[in-house]
Amino acid sequence: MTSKNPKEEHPSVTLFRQYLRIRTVQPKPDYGAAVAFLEERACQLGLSCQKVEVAPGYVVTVLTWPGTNPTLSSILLNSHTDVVPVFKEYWSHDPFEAFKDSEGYIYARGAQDMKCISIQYLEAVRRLKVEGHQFPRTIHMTFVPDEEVGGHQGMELFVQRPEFQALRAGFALDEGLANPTDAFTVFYSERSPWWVRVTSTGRPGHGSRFIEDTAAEKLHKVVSSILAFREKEWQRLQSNPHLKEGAVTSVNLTKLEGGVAYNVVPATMSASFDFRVAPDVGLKAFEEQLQSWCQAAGEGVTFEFVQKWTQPQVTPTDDSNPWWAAFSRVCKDMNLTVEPEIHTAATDSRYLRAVGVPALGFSPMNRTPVLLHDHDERLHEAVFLRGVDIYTRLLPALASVPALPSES
Ligand SMILES: CSCC[C@H](NC=O)C(=O)O
Ligand SMILES: [Zn+2]
Ligand SMILES: [Zn+2]
Repeated sequence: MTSKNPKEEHPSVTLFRQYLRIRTVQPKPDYGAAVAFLEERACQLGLSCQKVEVAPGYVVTVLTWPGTNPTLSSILLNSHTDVVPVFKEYWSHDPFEAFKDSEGYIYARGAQDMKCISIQYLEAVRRLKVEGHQFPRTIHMTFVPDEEVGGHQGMELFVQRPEFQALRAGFALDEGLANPTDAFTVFYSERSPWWVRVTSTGRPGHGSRFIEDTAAEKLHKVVSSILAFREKEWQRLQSNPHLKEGAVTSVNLTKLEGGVAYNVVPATMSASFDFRVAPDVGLKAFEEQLQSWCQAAGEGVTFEFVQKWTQPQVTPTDDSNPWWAAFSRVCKDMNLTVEPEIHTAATDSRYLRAVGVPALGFSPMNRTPVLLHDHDERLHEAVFLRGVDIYTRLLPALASVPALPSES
């Protein structure tokens, strides 16, 4: 897959760099430019292009390669078009220039998360079409907005639309994470994001006095309980080499608010937490635990959810799942080592799994440090091109999975 002339850039890499230059950066992504780019790709590839506006200004773009057997469910290749903000001053190169250094590393926001995958899907489909292949199952590529801020104006709405139903998705691929070793990580589930704001109210007064029942003391108790729980989960992870990070529940204290002046004891203070609840945790009991930490801190301590996912799903990773069987067979044939894990963060896969579409999170980037959301996010062009090769093998296998019992 390398160019004949080593000085000449592979056209797939050139396309990737063009896409990286589109500023779809939160909080004001240029979605119009991304959609126009994708429409142009559809035109070049001879694919139909459907635009579904799920909310004003939020378009899901669907490129479709029809299969030969329309009675079968389809393969959905998902990627999000938005990227997270940058701290430009910490970058070695402009994050929207897609600079490639002399070694072949491409620096850009979205290089790993996840513009690489959008282009890999497109380039794998292009190659297979050029070679004259056709497969029984239809392949849809969905390009969705809003993932980086929760997908509420993206995939969450899209899965409820008749246009999504009409795709008849049987299986989906979505994003994963890079892996610094020789192996590839594949995600079969993810933790549930629970963003919790604890508010404590108490007696106010002069900062020079021993006031009883203050908001701060009670908030401190809740913070201590939650951070003790954090420590317990951390120890559980540390002490068991078989446990991966996604298998335990994490929590971070991410905001503290309250107070007006040094000498005024405030009547209200709040603490905000980012919990990521492991998929095997009983959610009702976990919420009761939160309730009891607040109650134990005293009167006037309450909590509210800013984000609360309650439908964790697991995509089976054994041969009872024909999609997994096809996926893992290709990896085996290509001599790729795969490490199945639970995603630590939240992706759009959760919306797909929740409506019954099995999904795997897979970003084919091995020997690559995990740099998503980080400064100097980058990807080596050879790893990128190898990813195109991998999808070029995966797609025929997935789109040729024989009719499932439910489809005959
Ligand atoms: C909980 S909605 C936010 C989704 C976000 N996803 C990617 O980073 C995350 O923080 O995991
Ligand atoms: Zn992402
Ligand atoms: Zn991200």
